[in-house]
Amino acid sequence: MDTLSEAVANGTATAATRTTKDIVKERFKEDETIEYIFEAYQIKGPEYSNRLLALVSSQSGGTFAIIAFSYLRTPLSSANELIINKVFAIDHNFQLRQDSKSSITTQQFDLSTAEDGPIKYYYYATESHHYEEFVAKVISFKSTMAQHDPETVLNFRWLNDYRQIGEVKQELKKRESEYIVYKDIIIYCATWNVNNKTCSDSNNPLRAWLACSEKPPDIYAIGLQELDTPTKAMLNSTQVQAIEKQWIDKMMDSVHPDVEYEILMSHRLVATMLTVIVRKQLRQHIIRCRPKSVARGIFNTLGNKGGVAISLQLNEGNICFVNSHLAAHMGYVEERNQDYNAIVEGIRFDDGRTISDHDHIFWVGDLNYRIQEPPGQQRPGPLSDAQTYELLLQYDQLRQEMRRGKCFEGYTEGEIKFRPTYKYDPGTDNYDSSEKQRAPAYCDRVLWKGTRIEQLAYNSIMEIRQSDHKPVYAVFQVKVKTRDEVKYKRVQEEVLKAVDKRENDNQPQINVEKTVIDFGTVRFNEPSTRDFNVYNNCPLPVDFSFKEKDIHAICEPWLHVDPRQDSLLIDSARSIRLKMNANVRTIAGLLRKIRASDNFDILILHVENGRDIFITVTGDYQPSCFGLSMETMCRTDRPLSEYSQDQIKQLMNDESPEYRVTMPREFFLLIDYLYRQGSKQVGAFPSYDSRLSLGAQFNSVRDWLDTWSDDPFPANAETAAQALLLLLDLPEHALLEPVVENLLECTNKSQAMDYISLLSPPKRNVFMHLCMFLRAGIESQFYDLHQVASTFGRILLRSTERAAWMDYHSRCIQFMRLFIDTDVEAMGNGNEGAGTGTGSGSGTRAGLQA
Ligand SMILES: O=P(O)(O)O[C@@H]1[C@H](O)[C@H](O)[C@@H](OP(=O)(O)O)[C@H](OP(=O)(O)O)[C@H]1O
Repeated sequence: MDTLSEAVANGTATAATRTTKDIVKERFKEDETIEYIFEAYQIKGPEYSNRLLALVSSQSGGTFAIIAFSYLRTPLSSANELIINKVFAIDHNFQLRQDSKSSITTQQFDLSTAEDGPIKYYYYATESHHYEEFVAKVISFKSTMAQHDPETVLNFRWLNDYRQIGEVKQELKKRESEYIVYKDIIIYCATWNVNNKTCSDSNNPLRAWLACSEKPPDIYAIGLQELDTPTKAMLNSTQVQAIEKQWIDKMMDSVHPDVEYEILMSHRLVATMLTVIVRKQLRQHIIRCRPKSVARGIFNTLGNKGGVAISLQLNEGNICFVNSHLAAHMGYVEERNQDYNAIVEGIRFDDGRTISDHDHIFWVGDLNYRIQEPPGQQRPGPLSDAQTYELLLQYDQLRQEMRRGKCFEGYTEGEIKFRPTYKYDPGTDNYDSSEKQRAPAYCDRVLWKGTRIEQLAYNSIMEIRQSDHKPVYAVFQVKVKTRDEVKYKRVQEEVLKAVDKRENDNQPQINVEKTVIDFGTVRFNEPSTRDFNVYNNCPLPVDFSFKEKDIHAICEPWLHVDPRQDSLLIDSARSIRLKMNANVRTIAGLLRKIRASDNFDILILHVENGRDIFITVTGDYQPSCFGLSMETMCRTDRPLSEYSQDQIKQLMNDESPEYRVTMPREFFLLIDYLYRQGSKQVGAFPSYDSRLSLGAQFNSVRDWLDTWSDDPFPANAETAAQALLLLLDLPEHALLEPVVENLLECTNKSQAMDYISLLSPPKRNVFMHLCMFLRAGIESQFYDLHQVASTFGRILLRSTERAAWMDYHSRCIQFMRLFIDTDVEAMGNGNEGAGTGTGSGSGTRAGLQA
């Protein structure tokens, strides 16, 4: 993975110091469909963290979640630093979306090859308007994560709040006038009762109907009625589907030839169909599209009559099209009104919208209202066409009912300047000559309701003759609400800032003087402290506490934090004291930590009801021989004081079997010094527990050893003995690891030697050399055999399993006696060429070369 600076350079990250929320907002602000953002982050040990962001968004026709993954493998060196390097979207079936929006999809992400191994637990989605349900899913997701990886510290927080989203939306709505512009589009509405006739006529007579406008329409809404007889349509769905397809294909062949179109949606109720066709270029601006129908007719349920509607959102405008076929026959005015009202009441789209919840509504259909002239009416003649239409329309039931407020309230219809479209002898322009003798009527109509609609044309097509109805069309110019993106972004930014500010003002937060606490040079057995301040500049009192990472531990054992928790009044500050102590109890852990990382710790400062702040604790550990393994020390070629933390880290991680010396010089120097003290050593090893209480002279011994000083030994035999015990005791693993368990079982020396021979050469040599030294001391009666066997046995055979041995201590003593008791048979030659030091008395460094 990129380092942060590389990531910034490569564009895979935005910045280092902003908060997660800032970065998410920055990256995603263009996608205003994002509804919720939450973040789950893990800290596996404090070295690195996996963060997982979920940006949950809703889109037309369903919902989906966008997941952004961020792997922070580098130390969390500054609070809330985040690299968003993997972003993709999943749909509500938890499938990766191939069509993830390019603006937010930076990279395809292969789950099976995630750097941290397969990650199995972040699939969820939600209906954005079901907030409660979503929260429940998130909570169960959190517990799944916790079960999956219980040792992980899991933090979980909302980066934004659904209430905030609501607030943002509301504010944006209030300021609509600042960014809304109106764009003209041409909508072509058409209706035709096709009288169960097929569309397989020669040439293309539908062109005369659908391609007659001068300008190519942007949207077509075409309503057909009587695609098939009601019985066939209800009983033979395969046949009616085939008919439906033929008509749609025919429509697509017949739309304006100057522009490319595509079908947006077609919806059918029995034999009544509504098809919406849009310009291809316009498709991307249609945000949602939903159908609905209401069945009327026989028993008011069978659907031989009724209405079909399609709702869509184009840019910021909501448009609804309705095609209806209402009750037939002269006397059924009331039934038609009832059908109309049933459709208005019955249409409720999936998002809860009704027909009237749209900015622009277009209603087409065979409304079946008739012309009901008073009986015995005498027509004045001769009349022009226009005068005839005007006269007829005086008796038009639809207009009468609209005036009476019985139907189509608020709707407008353009002037009718065409002949009644019903009822013709099919194939002719002659009115019904059958025995039914239906009176001509304007059954086929187009009405509209809403703002910024201008009708450009309204007509019928006489030359299309296959049905007993003539097709009708109306062309509209509609000004559709559209966002000026530049202005919108500006307003949105202002709104986000304002809402954010309000939110931050209301959210407890504290400022931390620094998020990296550097201890500088840290030395073994030299505690140091660092203080830093936290301030409360927010208008609320704030409680803070350091979060427990392990059971009851807020920090690593070499650190101490005071206070662990406190309250801060408004405008107050508190000093926090960190103590660092690399001592006999903590050094092994600290060295293990250094081996794996560059930081001493990462503290999580938790603000009650606010967000967590990470505090990195660092420093330069000055290597010392105490705590290092015999192997690591045998790899050094100069005094430890000349090594840096980084260099010693490398040596600790070196696993090659190559060593520069047979045993550590520091060990050799101590033994050599003690040996030369002769009888002054008496009482130098008082007890096992005495090894831990370090005297004032100890640090001079530490420096003497770590610098390979040529000065005389700076302390007495007792301090040297204590240093020797610690040299053996402080490394992470006991000197006789990994054969401790076997050695505790041994009853004779040759058996024990077999196991000793399995140790690494540095450990083996140290052991053998030590035994010779102790044996000599015992022989000279400087040491008490039992005392020394007990102390060294427990150090060399240190075991976490020791509770398993009832007689652990006596086994330790028994083992040591095999090697240091003069009464036990003389020791075999197990030392591999190391000078004993006891014999030469020289302590020469050259004598140690491997
Ligand atoms: O399609 P549906 O639901 O069966 O309804 C028929 C449809 O409205 C026809 O247009 C109508 O013929 P007219 O146009 O000739 O009135 C017929 O009347 P009819 O039964 O009197 O033939 C109705 O039954």
